[in-house]
Amino acid sequence: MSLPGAPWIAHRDGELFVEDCRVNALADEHGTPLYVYSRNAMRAAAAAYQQALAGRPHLVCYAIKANSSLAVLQTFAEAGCGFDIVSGGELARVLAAGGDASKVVFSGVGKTRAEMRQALQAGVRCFNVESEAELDVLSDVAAALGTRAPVSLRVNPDVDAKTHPYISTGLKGNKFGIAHGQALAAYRHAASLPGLQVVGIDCHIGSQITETAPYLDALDRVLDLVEAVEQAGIPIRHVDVGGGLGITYTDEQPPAAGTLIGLLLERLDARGHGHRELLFEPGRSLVGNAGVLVTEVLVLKPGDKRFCIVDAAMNDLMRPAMYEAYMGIVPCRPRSDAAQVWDVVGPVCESGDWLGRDRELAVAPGDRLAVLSCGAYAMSMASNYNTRPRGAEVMVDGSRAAVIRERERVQDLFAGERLVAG
Ligand SMILES: Cc1ncc(COP(=O)(O)O)c(C=O)c1O
Ligand SMILES: N[C@@H](CCCC[NH3+])C(=O)O
Repeated sequence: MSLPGAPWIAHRDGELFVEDCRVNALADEHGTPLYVYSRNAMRAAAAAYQQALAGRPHLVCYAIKANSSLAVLQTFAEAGCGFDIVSGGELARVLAAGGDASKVVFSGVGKTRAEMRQALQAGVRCFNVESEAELDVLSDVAAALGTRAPVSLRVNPDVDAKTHPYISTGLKGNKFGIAHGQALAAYRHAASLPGLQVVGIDCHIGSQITETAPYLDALDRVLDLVEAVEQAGIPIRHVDVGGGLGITYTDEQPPAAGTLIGLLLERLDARGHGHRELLFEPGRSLVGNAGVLVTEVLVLKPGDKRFCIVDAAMNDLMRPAMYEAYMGIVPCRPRSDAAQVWDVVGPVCESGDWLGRDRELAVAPGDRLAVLSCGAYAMSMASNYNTRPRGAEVMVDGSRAAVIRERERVQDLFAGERLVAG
């Protein structure tokens, strides 16, 4: 059976490969825990969006929170993508990776004045504003710099994305965006402020979405607003439909990016909005299945409950502990022995520190396992809990493998700390 990540991530000749590199050999060279990414999987995922949008004005803004490592950003910048950021730190990363500020959209419910100034000075393409109060602050900051901030209002369409409650963002009860019913007034307010220039509209209804209907419902709600806002004399140049497209972790069957985009374009055309520039903010669907987290089996603990203790933990991959998320786990060099059922857990002192439960695996201490679908929301959410240095990252491109992030050293972790004097 093919793995999520195929054809770039696959077993061949009894070994797991990422493109043309043997994962075990990478682990021998660089140690574990180790994140390994396929550059061509990332390129292909970006191309799927871009090809479906060819011939239409568009910009695919990679949501860098999914994986913000510089070489990943460089890959998407080279592919012609823009970026969706949520902090000044993310903006600094985009610029350090050679990204173009004029292709950056700045989202997030709580931007500081300093971040607003930084983004204005860099020349970002637009701010996705998430509240009326933020409009006033941004106008102030821009006017003080003698400029106008390009804005797009993030509208909360009150659509159920049918995903995990922690990653659903487009319902009334979520903290994100301006309520649909208040958006027209907010646009009027934005248009009246001296430091703002309205350029677009935005919505993002959640993450790991596996159905097309919530997107089409949200688009309809957004287009209703576009029509009302333009009738009020405020032109809207672009429509940003956000990110959120899901990937296959186990048996999910999300639509392909091209299928979703085809349906959205059809709806846009049918409603007479086909001329508008379309923006997307995909994160997970561009990188999720382009990476694995490689870990070594430390010890086996058979008993009533059978534990396979590995050297990666919740600090390296938080998704299982945080959302009870299922992540595929496969051996890097499958054994022919009979498989047994194991809970794959890390060394961190938390019962929530598990990577997979009740997995059928034939394993022995010293074996390497690969946790699949770890290109997104793995390293970017990693922490140093239990004073665990974060793992190294390797980018594979064909038969070449480059270290794109060195393994942290323990002394790096407390380098900024001080003992109290006296
Ligand atoms: C505003 C915004 N845009 C884009 C994304 C990217 O989402 P995903 O990784 O699900 O595509 C997120 C995260 O959910 C987000 O909050
Ligand atoms: N971190 C989440 C997704 C959150 C998306 C950010 N708005 C995950 O791992 O699934």
